[in-house]
Amino acid sequence: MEGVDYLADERKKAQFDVDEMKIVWAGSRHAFEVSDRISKLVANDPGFSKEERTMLPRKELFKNTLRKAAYAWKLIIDLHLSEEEAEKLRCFIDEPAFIDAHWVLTSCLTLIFAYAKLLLWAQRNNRKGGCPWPTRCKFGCYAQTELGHGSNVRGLETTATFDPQTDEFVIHSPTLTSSKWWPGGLGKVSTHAVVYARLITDGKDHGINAFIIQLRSLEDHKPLPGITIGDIGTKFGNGAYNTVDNGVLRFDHVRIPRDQMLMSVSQVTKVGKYVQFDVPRQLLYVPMVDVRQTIVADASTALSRAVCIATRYSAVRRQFGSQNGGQEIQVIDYKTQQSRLFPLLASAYAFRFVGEWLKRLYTDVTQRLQAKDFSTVPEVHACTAGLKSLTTTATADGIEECRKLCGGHGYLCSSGLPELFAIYVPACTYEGDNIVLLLQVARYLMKTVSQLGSRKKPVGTIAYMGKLEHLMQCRFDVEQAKDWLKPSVILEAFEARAARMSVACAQNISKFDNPEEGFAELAADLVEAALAHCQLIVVSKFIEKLQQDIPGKGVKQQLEVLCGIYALFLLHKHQGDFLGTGYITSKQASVANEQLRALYSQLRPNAISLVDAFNYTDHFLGSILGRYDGNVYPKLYEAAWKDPLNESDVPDGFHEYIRPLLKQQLLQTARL
Ligand SMILES: CCCCC/C=C\C/C=C\C/C=C\CC/C=C/C(=O)SCCNC(=O)CCNC(=O)[C@H](O)C(C)(C)COP(=O)(O)OP(=O)(O)OC[C@H]1O[C@@H](n2cnc3c(N)ncnc32)[C@H](O)[C@@H]1OP(=O)(O)O
Ligand SMILES: Cc1cc2nc3c(=O)[nH]c(=O)nc-3n(C[C@H](O)[C@H](O)[C@H](O)COP(=O)(O)OP(=O)(O)OC[C@H]3O[C@@H](n4cnc5c(N)ncnc54)[C@H](O)[C@@H]3O)c2cc1C
Repeated sequence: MEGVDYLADERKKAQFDVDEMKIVWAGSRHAFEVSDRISKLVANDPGFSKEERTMLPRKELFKNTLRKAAYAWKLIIDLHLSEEEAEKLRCFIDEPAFIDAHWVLTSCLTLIFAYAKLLLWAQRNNRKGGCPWPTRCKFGCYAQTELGHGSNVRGLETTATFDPQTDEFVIHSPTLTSSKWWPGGLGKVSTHAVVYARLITDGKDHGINAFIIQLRSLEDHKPLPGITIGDIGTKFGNGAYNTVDNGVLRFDHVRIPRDQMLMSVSQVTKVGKYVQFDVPRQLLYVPMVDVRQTIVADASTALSRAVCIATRYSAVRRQFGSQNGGQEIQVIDYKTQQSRLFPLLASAYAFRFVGEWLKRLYTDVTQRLQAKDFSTVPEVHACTAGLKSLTTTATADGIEECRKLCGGHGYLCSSGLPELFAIYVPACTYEGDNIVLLLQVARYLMKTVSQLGSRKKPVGTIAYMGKLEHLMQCRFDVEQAKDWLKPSVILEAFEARAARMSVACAQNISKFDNPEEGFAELAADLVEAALAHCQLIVVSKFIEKLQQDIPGKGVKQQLEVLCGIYALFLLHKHQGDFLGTGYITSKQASVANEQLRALYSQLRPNAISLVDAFNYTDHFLGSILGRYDGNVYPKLYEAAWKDPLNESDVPDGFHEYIRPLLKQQLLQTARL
């Protein structure tokens, strides 16, 4: 029935102020108000409908995305939206698009600008003259990855050879494997690209540098001479990431002016002299740090959407246990359902807070860079790489778990979960494969351990290594379940585990004559040590959040429950680490699990309100199972009839393929 709130009873159970929790989730009252206003604007505008997205063929799907992008752009101008509002618009339209890159480019919001801004900042500081970056009437993309190389950036093959006769670079793709492959927005839309290529002057290879290159005519949109471009083909899932034109690009001796090299770490002079600036070469990679921190911030949005759908549906869905003709049990009341769902709910909140913290850390680093202080770059690289890996893996796995938590109906596109998964899962790969990134964290950890004896004190997220002597010896010495709720106890457990795993790896590596050989041999252990370090960061940032003044009846208490669930769930899942490193006994691990179960029971009455606090519209959720009013069955039934297959009772192909078979069967039966 329309207008009835099937989840009203659930909402009455809440023991906290939901409106105040909405503000905690959004980050501030202002952020909440902007999100609330823009999400409703999108939800109420039929121009942003997503209903048929999973049923459209690729060409129509892509054209529809172009239409939405143009319409969104018009709204931004007509309504004079601020950058913050435009960014929210991008988020709530909920359709990956070339426009993402376009927005960065033209309004300082989008990907390409994220990449280019640090490079340009350095360039402005190192050379005179105007900036070559196109800021108006152009679309950009980021062309780093090649068919043959993605993770190994140093292995890229595209060349940029300087010709002092003409003061130009000659850009060339020498092999098939050097074709640029994957850049979003490249295939059909971008007019320009930031292209990573090997810089060659006077026959000498200076390694990878970045160049801005025009790809298509601004008149007829055709590729410029010497340039071959196309889309790389359909990707995983219906709708999903197929709204984006990930592309292939080849250069055949294309000439560009010298000032289109982004001279952040080095410069080529008019006479072809290569000059290396007095800045770390890693500055070239810092733009990746920028996008990785955004991906961390976005993880909580994707996970919370899936959790919102699975939680609401788990309260609507009933199975077994009917007594005397009464209702069956809500599946959310099964302890197994709670032990799979509630840690994901807790993770969504945990990722929200660690994302906020990472943004602050990144802002601090960019300010330092402007003052030519490069000291914190390694830490922010390790944090963004590690947290990008942790949050995207957990989110992709979490979305899939939410699909399973919704049983069969979760497999329908109308649940919203298959498409959400298909859109989200490449986050485990783009902006750095998650294992490759954890290995970067491991390198940072091994370096830290090796420097412990020196005068260089570990600071920031690695400060806990400064008390290594204590962490290597301490033992957990409390026995009661409620002791596991003390933040200091949880923190020490995670610190001791992370420190001990890192030290064990360092000791094992030292047994090899060649440390690189040791690192390669122990890579799997190193990845686990890196993960333990990253989990410690997430737990510690959640605990830090709880130390803030959090207004609203019962809000802080709910967050304490969520924090406890996040930490104790991890402890339960990685029990082997905690036991193996000798910090806790098996009895203490079992007591921790007892506490975890108690926390699930505390969370249960608040579950629906905790997902309401995300303040998602039904449009954004895009899920019949996750509807705010819980009116699931009539809407599922209704949606089925909208499938193109149901347009006629007799399907296309009946006369060619089914009827002859039926006839044959009839004949055979007659013969018998
Ligand atoms: C469209 C989005 C809109 C805007 C954004 C909004 C939201 C985001 C949401 C979604 C995103 C949407 C789409 C995604 C689009 C995807 C884009 C891409 O995927 S672009 C391609 C990204 N490619 C990679 O990430 C490649 C991964 N590989 C690497 O990063 C490096 O090569 C690697 C593996 C880290 C290093 O290899 P190695 O050969 O060992 O390195 P070097 O020897 O050259 O250097 C090692 C030293 O450099 C330090 N380092 C490495 N990386 C960084 C860094 N990023 N920052 C700072 N420092 C770095 C490293 O620690 C070593 O230092 P030491 O020598 O040990 O001191
Ligand atoms: C949807 C999507 C959008 C993208 N957008 C862009 C874009 O806009 N611009 C752009 O330039 N690129 C883009 N990419 C490319 C992306 O950045 C790369 O795919 C990514 O960096 C991974 O590199 P790869 O494909 O070479 O993987 P590989 O490195 O080939 O990975 C294959 C396997 O090898 C393993 N592996 C690799 N190296 C190591 C190692 N050293 N140690 C242990 N294991 C290893 C990996 O863990 C993985 O299991 C995009 C990719 C996708 C999927």
